[in-house]
Amino acid sequence: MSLFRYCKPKKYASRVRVLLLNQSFSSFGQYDRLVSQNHQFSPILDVPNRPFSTGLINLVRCKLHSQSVKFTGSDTLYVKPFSSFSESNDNGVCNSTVVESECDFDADVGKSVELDNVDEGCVSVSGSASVDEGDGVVDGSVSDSIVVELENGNNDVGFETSGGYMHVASQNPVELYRELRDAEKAAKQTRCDWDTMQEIFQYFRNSGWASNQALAIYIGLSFFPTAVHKFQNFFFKKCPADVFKYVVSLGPSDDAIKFLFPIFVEYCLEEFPDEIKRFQGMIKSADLTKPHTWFPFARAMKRKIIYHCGPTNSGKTYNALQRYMEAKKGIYCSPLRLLAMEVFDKVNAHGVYCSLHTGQEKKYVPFSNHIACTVEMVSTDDLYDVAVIDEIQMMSDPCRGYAWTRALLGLKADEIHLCGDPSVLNIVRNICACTGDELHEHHYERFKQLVVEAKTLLGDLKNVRSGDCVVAFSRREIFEVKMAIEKQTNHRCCVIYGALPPETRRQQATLFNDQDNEFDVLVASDAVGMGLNLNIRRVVFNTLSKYNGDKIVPVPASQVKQIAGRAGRRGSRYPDGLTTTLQLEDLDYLIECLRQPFEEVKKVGLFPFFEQVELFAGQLHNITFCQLLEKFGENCRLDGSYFLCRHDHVKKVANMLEKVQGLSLEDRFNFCFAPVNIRDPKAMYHLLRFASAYSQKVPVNIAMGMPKGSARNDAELLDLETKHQVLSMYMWLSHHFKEETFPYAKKAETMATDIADLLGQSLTKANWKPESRQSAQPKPQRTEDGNERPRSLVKLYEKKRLEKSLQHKSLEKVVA
Ligand SMILES: Nc1ncnc2c1ncn2[C@@H]1O[C@H](COP(=O)(O)OP(=O)(O)OP(=O)(O)O)[C@@H](O)[C@H]1O
Repeated sequence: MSLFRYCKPKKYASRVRVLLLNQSFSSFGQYDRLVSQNHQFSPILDVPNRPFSTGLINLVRCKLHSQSVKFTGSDTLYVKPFSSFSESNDNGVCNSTVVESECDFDADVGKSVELDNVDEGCVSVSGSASVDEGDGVVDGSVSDSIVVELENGNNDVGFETSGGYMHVASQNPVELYRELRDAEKAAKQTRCDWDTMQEIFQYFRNSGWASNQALAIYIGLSFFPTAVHKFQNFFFKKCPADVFKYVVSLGPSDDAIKFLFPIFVEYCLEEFPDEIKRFQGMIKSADLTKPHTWFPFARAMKRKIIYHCGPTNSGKTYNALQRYMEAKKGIYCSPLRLLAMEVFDKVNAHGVYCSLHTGQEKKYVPFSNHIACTVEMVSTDDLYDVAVIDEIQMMSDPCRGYAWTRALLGLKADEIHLCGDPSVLNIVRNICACTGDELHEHHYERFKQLVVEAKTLLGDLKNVRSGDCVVAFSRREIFEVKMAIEKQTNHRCCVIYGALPPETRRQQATLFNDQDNEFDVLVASDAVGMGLNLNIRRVVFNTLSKYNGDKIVPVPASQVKQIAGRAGRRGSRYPDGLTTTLQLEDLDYLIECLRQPFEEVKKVGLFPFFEQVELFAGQLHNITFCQLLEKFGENCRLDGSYFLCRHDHVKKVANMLEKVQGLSLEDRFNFCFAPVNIRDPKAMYHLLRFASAYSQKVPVNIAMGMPKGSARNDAELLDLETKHQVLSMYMWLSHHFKEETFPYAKKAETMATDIADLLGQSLTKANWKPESRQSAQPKPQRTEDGNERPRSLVKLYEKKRLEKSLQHKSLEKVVA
């Protein structure tokens, strides 16, 4: 059975006769464009622009090219998959036998196609082929040979012959290649032609189309320029005068590349079999397509997926947790350690025995059938009745998204409850269609609408009220705001930001929620957006821009919504939520963000398992782990709904650990995923020390003194933060390596708890100027009240609005 796709418009074709010789095309469906708009026939069919594929490319070559849009008489159109290349033999080795049959095409190889100029505008088929006139698909069952004729009576179409070299265009590239290969030496060329040819090869080397298509014969991107260079040398050494002239006549153009490409393919198949074999192996081992097939046991189950879809504070998690607690055996997958701890406490308090499993701790509660874990720690081996995956929209997180994807695809649970906003609803629908799971959607609205206070704080922190949460996006800003509020008002501030241990964040949240103390204002970073039960009356954005590691950018709308949504909580002291900004000028942006619908996510994250990386590593030798990850990133194949999660952080650690000898690949992989702040040199130093001791096979020491008391200044506070992170890292490593290699995990846990306490104590009395861990960070602007805040968004936002309104006006004019 062969499928011939002949794309419209047929009116340009005069007649195409396809002779198929008892063979099948391996990927004929790739024929995308037989007749281009500009040229009646493109010399070689364009293969559709697809992301990486290693399916064979089929080519149709004919004598026509851009300058000669007419054809006359009968000519031959070659339809062929890359001649001598068939996908692979049983051993996965590519077969590069050159064909020997009369017309140079045999069963797996080529087809000879004839073009005739006839004047009738119809399609006729002989043999057993059938024709679908609608989309030009000709489907033929092939026994010995079939002749398919496509005719069109457009008499404008002709074929121009010029000079003595035009016959080259229609020559079979396999023959042409052999001719070149067997030639003694090249014909003499003029300087001018020579220069043009150099330019053509330069164009070839830089052609994205060619390098992309070369992947189909397993010529990798990194090897492609070398291959072209060698091909150029070969071509210059062997090329006969007519071929040279013909290529020169095409100039540095796509037509020239498309003419040369099949010859290049033949050359590569013969010259670089080892390179091709190596790259083919590499590609196969970096295949991340069809991730749902990685979990056959989950696929064997009939799972019921319930998507609790809605904004924050709408009761999604509450309902999912009700089912979880009713189940005989359940797992709750949390985005944060903190939230896993909250659920662990809550569920146990309800009398349902529940254990806790995070990267840093395993708390087993006797007789428990329930588990609360962080999403990275989820087991896809155990069987559950009910699973809850919280904040499912984090599947699209650029760094951690893979953990949610893995949990959704791999969890072996009869019922899986997903809680999140609607941004990934469509992609979950698609995934369920792939996995065969039954999807139920439950849509939610906020219990009470969030109200925007138009008055704002008018730029004055004196207008802060009890129950306010002032949101700032850097540690420095948080402490400055806290200082300013405590100086200018009678309020005392609790503080929450990402670098604080979960225990300290919880302690600060409790202090804030408790009415019987003076701590009635919270100053927090975006870390407040998830996980904590807080009694917030009003969320005030100190600013709506943040430093993204590179520059200051507006806070994304989805994040603004998530944070603002923390105001007002059912059953709390403030059931009605308010939100506003410090500066009047930021208000429009806030309103705009809250108005925006959730943006639909098109791709979700994936990351290979260690076994996949190991398989890939088997294809490469003498490269560092960091290079290995880079290569994997370059060569992995993904389906359209997935992206490879960013792993810059992992690569940075991998680079640092390069000097540590004696670590296995698996050890490196594990060390690289340890939770470490890569911008904190002290924390990085400790990780290096742990890895070195581990590699020497000695028990790894904590080797870090306990601080004497709470912090007296910001440097001491930073030191406490770092110490806690290092201990947390030690605990993480103790759970990811053999117990005896990190024998002081208990001690680390005790120390970490003590430091979290000290941090809590330090924060309640902190009234010092913050220091920066990073000197490279740009200095924010200083405002009149002495409180530093990043550049306001207003100018940027106003400019955008102005541009929009101008565009709108000019549109109105056009319409008028
Ligand atoms: N049916 C209910 N009865 C009592 N309290 C409820 C009910 N539904 C929700 N709540 C309470 O309302 C608050 C918000 O609910 P929940 O945390 O489930 O919302 P959510 O939509 O998951 O929001 P977020 O994404 O912010 O977690 C919680 O304190 C929860 O205990």
